[in-house]
Amino acid sequence: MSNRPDIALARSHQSVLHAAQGGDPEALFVVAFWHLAGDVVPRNLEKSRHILRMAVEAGHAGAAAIEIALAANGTGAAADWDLAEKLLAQAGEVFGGEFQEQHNLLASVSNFDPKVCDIEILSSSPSIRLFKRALRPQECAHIIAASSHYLEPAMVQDPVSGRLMPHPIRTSSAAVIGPTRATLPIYALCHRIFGLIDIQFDQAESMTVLHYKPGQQFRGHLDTLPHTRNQRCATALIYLNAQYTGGETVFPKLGISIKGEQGDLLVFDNVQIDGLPDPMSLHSGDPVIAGEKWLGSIWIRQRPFNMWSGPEQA
Ligand SMILES: O=C(O)CCC(=O)C(=O)O
Ligand SMILES: [Fe+2]
Repeated sequence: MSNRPDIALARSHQSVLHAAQGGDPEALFVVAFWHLAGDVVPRNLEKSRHILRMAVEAGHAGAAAIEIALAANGTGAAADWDLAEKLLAQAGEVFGGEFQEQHNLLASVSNFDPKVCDIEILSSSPSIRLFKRALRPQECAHIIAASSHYLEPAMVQDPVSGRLMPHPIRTSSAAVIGPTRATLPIYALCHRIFGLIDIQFDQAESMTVLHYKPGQQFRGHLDTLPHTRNQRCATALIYLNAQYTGGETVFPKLGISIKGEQGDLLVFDNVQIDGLPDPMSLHSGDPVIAGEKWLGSIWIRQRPFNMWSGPEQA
């Protein structure tokens, strides 16, 4: 055995590839992920889908969850909602459990009339609108349950390097529900939200679920980025629960403070008519005093982008 870590790593990659060729479900899953991430092997989204299929057929439930998400968001093949639903139904039959629950939930998520949603206009410039009860309680509960095991300390983007780093401005935990993590009910809810606010699916960054414990907060900030070719022109916030005190979303320059009820959707503009950041959109998530606050947050770009190459390339 060599002591060199690069050689040891290459050998372990070889052994995973070998196991995948032998049909091992976990190895197939890992190799499919390499093709998605594009680090160990060059990125090949089509190939990833193909290997994921083999992993699912070999009995890998995690591969089934990712395959469903990729079918719905159009990774490695054109987005195909009917296929995603069919794959979810199949996974429910084979693996049961969460897939079965998601399949049942999806039926009720699809059965929602957006016209029942009252809209309160809180400000016209910048536009701030509150869509009352845009999501039902069980839909909010699903988003919390599906994201809670991905929670990590929330990061902010360093304005100079562009890298993500922890910062006292933002002390909550956050779970990014990226293209391999979204469940079909979550995507169906995103489609509902984007229909209500009239944007395209691929203008939106991945939903981030924020979790604030007592004392945690998101201090005053703008959601716009300092250097970008595709600005965050608007933000959508979904209040996933209401059993907490404090934690209001506050726009100090407008004298507006919002304590959303469960399922309420707040949508506001971050840019002026000329597309430049609107300083009046400054806002904070005030410290939670008691209980825990759960919030879904979606930053919306000016133009559609490819989720694998990122908004800056659009
Ligand atoms: O927690 C809040 O109410 C605000 C969250 C927020 O500003 C954001 O996600 O950009
Ligand atoms: Fe914000």
